[in-house]
Amino acid sequence: MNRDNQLENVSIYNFVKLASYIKRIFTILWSVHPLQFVSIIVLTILQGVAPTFFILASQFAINQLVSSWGSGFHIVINAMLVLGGVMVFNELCNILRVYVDRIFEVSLSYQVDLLVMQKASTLHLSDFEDHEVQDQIKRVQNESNIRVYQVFKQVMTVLSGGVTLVSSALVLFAWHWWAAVLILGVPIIFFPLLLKLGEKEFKYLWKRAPKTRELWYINYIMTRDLSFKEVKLYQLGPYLIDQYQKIHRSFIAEDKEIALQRRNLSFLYYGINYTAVMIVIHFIFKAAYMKQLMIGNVVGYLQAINLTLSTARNLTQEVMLLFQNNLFLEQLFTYLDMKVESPAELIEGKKHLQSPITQLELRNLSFQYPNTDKPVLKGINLQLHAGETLAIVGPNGSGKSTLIKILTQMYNQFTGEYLINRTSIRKYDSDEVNRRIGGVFQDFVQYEMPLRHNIGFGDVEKIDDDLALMKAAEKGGLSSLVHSLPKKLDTQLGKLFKDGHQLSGGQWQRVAIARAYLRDADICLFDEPSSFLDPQAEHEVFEKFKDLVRDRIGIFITHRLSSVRYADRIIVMDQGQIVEMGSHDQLINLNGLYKDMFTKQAESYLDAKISSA
Ligand SMILES: Nc1ncnc2c1ncn2[C@@H]1O[C@H](COP(=O)(O)OP(=O)(O)OP(=O)(O)O)[C@@H](O)[C@H]1O
Repeated sequence: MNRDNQLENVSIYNFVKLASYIKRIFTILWSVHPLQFVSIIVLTILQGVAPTFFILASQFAINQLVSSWGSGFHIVINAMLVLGGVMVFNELCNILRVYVDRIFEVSLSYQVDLLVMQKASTLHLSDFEDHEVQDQIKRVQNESNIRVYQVFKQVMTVLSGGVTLVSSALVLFAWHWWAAVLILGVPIIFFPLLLKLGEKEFKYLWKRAPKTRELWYINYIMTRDLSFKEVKLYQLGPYLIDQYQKIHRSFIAEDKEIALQRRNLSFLYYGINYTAVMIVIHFIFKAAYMKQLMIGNVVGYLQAINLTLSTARNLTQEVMLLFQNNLFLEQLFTYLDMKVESPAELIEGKKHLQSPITQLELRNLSFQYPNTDKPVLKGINLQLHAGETLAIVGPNGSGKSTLIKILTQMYNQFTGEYLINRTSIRKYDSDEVNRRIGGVFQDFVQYEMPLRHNIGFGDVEKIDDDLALMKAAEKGGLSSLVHSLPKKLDTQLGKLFKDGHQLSGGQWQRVAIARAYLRDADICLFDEPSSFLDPQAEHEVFEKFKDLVRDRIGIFITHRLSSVRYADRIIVMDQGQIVEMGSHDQLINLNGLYKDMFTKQAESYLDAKISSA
């Protein structure tokens, strides 16, 4: 559903949904801290009733004080004790509540983050590449821990406010029922109107979200080191700031409209409310004047009126915010409940991969990305055996990386067959197969973590095995770099964290290659492993690659046709198909696409050499 349709259907005041979400939050808390959970509910109720206790205690104390005139001061002592007791009780509740609150804030944020990450780990690449899922993940990620805790706090505030409101109204009710009705009636009547205005405000904010994201993005590119160089070089600063201001200005009219409506509604609400209050106060004073009310009761009723008014005002605000958060909770729980198409649904049975992968075959394999209308791979047939190295070449967009994604099971909605050791891959446990595959993706990750982790993620079981890590580093051509680093394997890489050591693009790529080498994989897949490397480093990497895959299956994609000499076989892809296959010499003799590409690269290289001579 797109955002605008969603907006049409958004009613932030959906009680049933809100109740079910609150129940889920409570269930999370109950499962983690049952004792604290019960105590926070009890403390919240006590806190709610405490202000009314205080009113009753001060009413009692003042009346005792008045009666003590002429009867002795000892009468007042009792009253003071009661008043002091209530104050201490109130403070105790406060201190305990803050303590339990803190525990909940930390543990609720942690639990929600955990759920979001656990869910993310079950998603497929196709989910991640779906922009709606991406949007959803981003929104949930940005706010999950804050909002869920906010909701919890709001529920508690509403609970304690509700108790305060009822108990303070009861004080008035005990005097005259109509006084309580008058004082409570106005907020109750205005409540839906205030909520309606809140909904309007919220819908403006919701509609604004894409523009707000643009604002964020402009801010982001102007303040990030990665984009800073271009912003400076092309002098984009003034233009981007102007765009930022334009977007901001468009919000002002809406903000003014809401502010005006809020002002008018407030005039009406407080006008009627204070008229009702003055009527009640008039009757209180009149009763006191006629000596029908003790002075303590007068003070008590005035306090009760004040408490009722302020609590009603706060409650309206809190309930509004609570309902606004409803939509966020909907996003969070929709994300957590999102049905992930499990590979298990495509798996015909779980077979254990007993022996190493020695044979890989694709039979008439075709594939189309979800939500697209054209196949990207068409009728791919390929057979590879251990000890063989394959190079995949072809123009941009011909499907090379997609083929790697299929081989690594990032997508499994293909037609045709993908066989491992002559058995359909769908018959195996996909994790078991992936454990036997290692590789470097085109967009490999630069983990802002120590070098140990950057290499160790190739096989986390070896993360503390310095010998294995150093061996992988050596194969990736990193030995001298590791020795030059201040803390060797434990040197922090990147620049996000303290003492981070930034590497060059080529060095990062070697780290990714070392990571792949750490895994004792049967299939080694490299998607453009040399894009950042200088010619000497490229030569070293390929020599080592050749050595590594001597008795395994090695596949690499390359645009530098000079590197295909490291492969036993080359496939040429064009528009999702294998259009040529063979050795370098065979392909040159074919006089087709490969020869064309090779000649162009060789010519441009020669041209460059001649012109520099
Ligand atoms: N996630 C995706 N969703 C939809 N289409 C995609 C996706 N990824 C790639 N494509 C499309 O699939 C086609 C093949 O892309 P692929 O990345 O496999 O090409 P490639 O041969 O690796 O290109 P390059 O040499 O530029 O890396 C392209 O037309 C591309 O637009």
